[in-house]
Amino acid sequence: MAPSRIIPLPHSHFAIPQSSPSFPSDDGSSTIPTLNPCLTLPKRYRNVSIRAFPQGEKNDLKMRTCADEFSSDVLSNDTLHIQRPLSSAQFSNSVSDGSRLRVAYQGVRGAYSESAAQKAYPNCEAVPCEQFDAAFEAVERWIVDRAVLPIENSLGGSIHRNYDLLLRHRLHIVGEVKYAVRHCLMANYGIKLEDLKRVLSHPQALAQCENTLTRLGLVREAVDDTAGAAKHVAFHKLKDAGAVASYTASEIYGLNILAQDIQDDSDNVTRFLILAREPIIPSTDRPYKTSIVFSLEEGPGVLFKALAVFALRQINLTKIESRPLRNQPLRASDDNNYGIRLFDYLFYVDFEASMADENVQNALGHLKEFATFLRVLGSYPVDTSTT
Ligand SMILES: O=C(O)C(=O)C[C@]1(C(=O)O)C=C[C@@H](O)C=C1
Repeated sequence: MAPSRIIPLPHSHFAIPQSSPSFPSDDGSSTIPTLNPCLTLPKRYRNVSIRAFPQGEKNDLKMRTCADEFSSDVLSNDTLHIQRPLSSAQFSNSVSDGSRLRVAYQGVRGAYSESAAQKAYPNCEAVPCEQFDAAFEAVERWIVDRAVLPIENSLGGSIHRNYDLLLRHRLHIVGEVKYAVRHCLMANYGIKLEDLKRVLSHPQALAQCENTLTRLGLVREAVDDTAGAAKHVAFHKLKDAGAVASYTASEIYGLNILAQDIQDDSDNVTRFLILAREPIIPSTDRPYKTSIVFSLEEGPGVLFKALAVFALRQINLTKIESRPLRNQPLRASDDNNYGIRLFDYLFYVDFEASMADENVQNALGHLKEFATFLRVLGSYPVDTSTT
């Protein structure tokens, strides 16, 4: 019997507002009659605030709720463009420069995530979100078309929060972007290196500059994003604190660069995932990567067996990450009487092959025979650029 095909099917889970149907047109550029995001955002969502403006003024959606230090973070509510299910051709920058896309990222203007969004879609409208959850939700609620979120860094490792959110939401990975992260230490003009006692930044950025910051003896203070740290230092005219952020952030918030390229390794690369409501249709005409998540029964050699389904077919794994299964993190072991409680895990695996490859279909069919849960998160073109 021919093995059944496993494809990352489009799901029917979208929160399409009843009042705002989409109207696909013949040229494929389906649009929505002016969708007012204020109507579609769930009020329960704590990171997204909604503003109603007096009549005659625009209704503005504000994804960020932190202090309105710089009004440039407020979004305009233009007509949103809704895309048909993506094809890999649409993802290619040579075909589409993303000029019609609204792309959510976490942080404020000048965050590395904004640059990654612009690398993925050079002419997109980058939409700042306060937290990762807000970016996921903005895609699900049709407020934006894509989200570009960090998943791992070559120095700091995995961004676990986004692994967990991938499973909690029903979005699809449609691409990846590798971005070279070059950190600067910055402070207000007139402040010297020896005046600094503390440094603010995203925890990943602080970790990536561990050696320099230790050498300088600075106390680390973690904030939501690197550009947010720069903004805070500038807005409060801090004299004893600097920020670790991008060169772009120093320009936006008017800070002076005290040291450049302070990351522990000059090859500091963050990999971002591009998320969409629909999967792309995978092909085999270029290098692809596929991301899956699965769980397994407890038992000797079960993980070995799971990984063997790829090894047997010469499929190269590029990443494996385990995360606790949050709903049922602990389970009593069946085969001993010592009252031992085991942790249950989800395994996230990336491999270098496309879902369009029969070999991959066979491997996943094989894995399904003993995995207790399996989901394909996406099959997407590899970012082969040299950052
Ligand atoms: O704070 C930012 O500027 C971000 O875009 C976030 C982030 C991350 O989450 O890893 C992205 C890239 C760098 O690795 C440091 C921070």
